[in-house]
Amino acid sequence: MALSVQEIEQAKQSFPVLKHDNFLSNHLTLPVYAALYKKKTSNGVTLDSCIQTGVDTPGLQFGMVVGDEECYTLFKDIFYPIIKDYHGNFDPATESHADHVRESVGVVDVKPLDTKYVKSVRVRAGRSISGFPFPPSCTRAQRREVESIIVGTLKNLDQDLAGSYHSMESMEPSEINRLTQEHILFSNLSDFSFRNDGLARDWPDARGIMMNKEQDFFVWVNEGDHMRIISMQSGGDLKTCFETWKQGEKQLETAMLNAGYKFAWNKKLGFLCARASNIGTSMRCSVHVRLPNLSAHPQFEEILKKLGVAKRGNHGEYRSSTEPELFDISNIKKLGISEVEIVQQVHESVTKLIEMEQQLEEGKPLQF
Ligand SMILES: Nc1ncnc2c1ncn2[C@@H]1O[C@H](COP(=O)(O)OP(=O)(O)OP(=O)(O)O)[C@@H](O)[C@H]1O
Repeated sequence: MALSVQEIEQAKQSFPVLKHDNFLSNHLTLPVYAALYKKKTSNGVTLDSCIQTGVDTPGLQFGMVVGDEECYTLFKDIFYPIIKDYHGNFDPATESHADHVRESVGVVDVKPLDTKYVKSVRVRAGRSISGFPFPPSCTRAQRREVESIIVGTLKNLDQDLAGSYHSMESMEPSEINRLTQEHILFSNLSDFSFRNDGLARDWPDARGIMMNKEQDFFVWVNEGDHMRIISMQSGGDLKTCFETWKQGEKQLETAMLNAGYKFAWNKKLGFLCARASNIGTSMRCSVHVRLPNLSAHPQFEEILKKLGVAKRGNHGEYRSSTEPELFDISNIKKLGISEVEIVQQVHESVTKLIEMEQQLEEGKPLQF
């Protein structure tokens, strides 16, 4: 229904000053804001609570978080164009993630990557428990309830995947530091006071990690999402890494269903998480790879863009790199693509990056 001039004028009084360059600033117009700013999800989440981080924080790509699963439909006039911008032109207005994907996840058929260049591989995906607000919007009681539900389901993992759960409060600072340095544990989000996204509230209450004995399968609880399911190993065997992830995810989904809960998912957007970059498969498949020559080449950024992959430093998104020649290369697109396609795309991209690194090592001109 079209809004009256008076309603638009009223909304103008609350319209934010969009001073930072991000997807929110590109897409939030006064008419869109006016149509949405008075709405609330059944958990009480408002548009303003989702966008405040992009209004206040410089340097964000999206400029929005997601308070709960209903936000994706109630505020779709702002989320859909942003999702389209990020996920390789997948248009949620006309397409469905489920049409592209996920019947028993499938099998990846890739050879191990060359360990002269590749140090380690990792596959992770976020999962939310349907019905509970996501970490940017949950109450303390909800956060604690989510932790307790997840800890209950972890007991159902098979022997090689099962491990002990460590709440952040039960861990010594030195242990936290060691596990973070070893890429096993998440960073302390309260260190990043610039974020304004609500994720670090009450830190470290009701956050923790489950680690199996082999230290190749982990579940993060209440960091960026209710759960992050992670498989990680040294070397270049992406196939085994993915298989481990797949088994763990399946077992946890079954345990969740048996306990009377389900993962937040819909046909159109797949798995729903607290960031719109992280929906669909919600999978980030990353390879730590050494590229000393290629990374110094003026076309490095262009090559990554063409391959559809992103680079991070060796300590992830928010921490500075300690090995400047070691990169975390991962898929950008997570929606409208299957888990298997993601692993294959990252494998293919890293293989090409290694070939280019070798060309430069041998003093040949770069071909891509
Ligand atoms: N292939 C890999 N090998 C070893 N460690 C990895 C690999 N990929 C990522 N990591 C580590 O995982 C940790 C978490 O990374 P980071 O926070 O960047 O990403 P994430 O967990 O995928 O979540 P998000 O995308 O929401 O930031 C970091 O310590 C990072 O270095």
